[in-house]
Amino acid sequence: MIQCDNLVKIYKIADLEVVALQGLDLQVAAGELMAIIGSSGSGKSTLLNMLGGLDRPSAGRLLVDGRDLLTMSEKDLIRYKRETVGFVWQNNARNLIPYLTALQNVELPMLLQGRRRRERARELLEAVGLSHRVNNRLNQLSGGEQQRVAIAIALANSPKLLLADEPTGSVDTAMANTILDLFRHLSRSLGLTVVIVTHDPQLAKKVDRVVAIRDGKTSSEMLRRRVPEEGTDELPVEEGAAGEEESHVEYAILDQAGRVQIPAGFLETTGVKQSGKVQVVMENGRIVLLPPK
Ligand SMILES: Nc1ncnc2c1ncn2[C@@H]1O[C@H](COP(=O)(O)OP(=O)(O)OP(=O)(O)O)[C@@H](O)[C@H]1O
Repeated sequence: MIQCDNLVKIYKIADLEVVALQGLDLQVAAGELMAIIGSSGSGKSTLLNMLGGLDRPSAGRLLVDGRDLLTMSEKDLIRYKRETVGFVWQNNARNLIPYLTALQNVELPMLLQGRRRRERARELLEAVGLSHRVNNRLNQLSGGEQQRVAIAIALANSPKLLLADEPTGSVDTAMANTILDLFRHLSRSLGLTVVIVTHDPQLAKKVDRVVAIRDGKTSSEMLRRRVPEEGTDELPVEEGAAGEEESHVEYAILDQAGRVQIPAGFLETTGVKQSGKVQVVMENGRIVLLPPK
């Protein structure tokens, strides 16, 4: 669904250049539910903006659903944003109208596009588990329920790709779990590809794959050890920090030039950081890194 090769984004402000993405590689399969984590300024939102067609990459390759976002015409880009992607932001609920009902809030964007779709709005609210709340005004709904209304709106154009930037940033843990379960359900039932940007490593561990970004490049990847059984939306591991810790295996990313980013903590403890070099040797079929002699 998503293929990023050597993606670069440079922002220019007056004479200053900020390299927000420095040759990022990422592949996401159709129907995958994955999270992107990274510290502040690592390039997460920049990547999401590129994927959503809100901004153009400076160089590299970016294909989404077979379409090239670097070379696409303005007209096609508008159509791409309208038809292929849906967005959920942290404070999406702020864009909703408090004195309208949940149903009216979902209907409104469709009406603005010249479509009158009450039944579709009902279906969407049902899909996000809010059929019992359709006629409640927005200000009668909890923060998490409001966020679910926002997710229903994001699904109105039947997108293939749902992009969520800190979607659980302003709700409590229980509601964050509910929203994540909803994403999982939507990805399984509709075959929707979901990319979630988050600061929260605990939240990230609840998805099948977590990609970490450091300095505008993918640095490591965590994969769930076991996939949930077919037909269930249940997680294979018990809730709780220890179980979640064991549920993922971490991989460093090997880029096309053969470079690997070694986790910062490893470098500190082995004392190789000061020397600035390592010896790379093969030992019994393993690649071993050693401090210089
Ligand atoms: N429109 C812009 N103009 C100039 N620089 C920008 C712009 N957007 C982002 N940047 C810079 O690009 C880098 C990456 O920013 P980005 O917002 O993608 O990081 P992030 O990982 O999403 O951070 P956060 O978690 O704080 O949202 C930062 O150095 C940021 O200052």
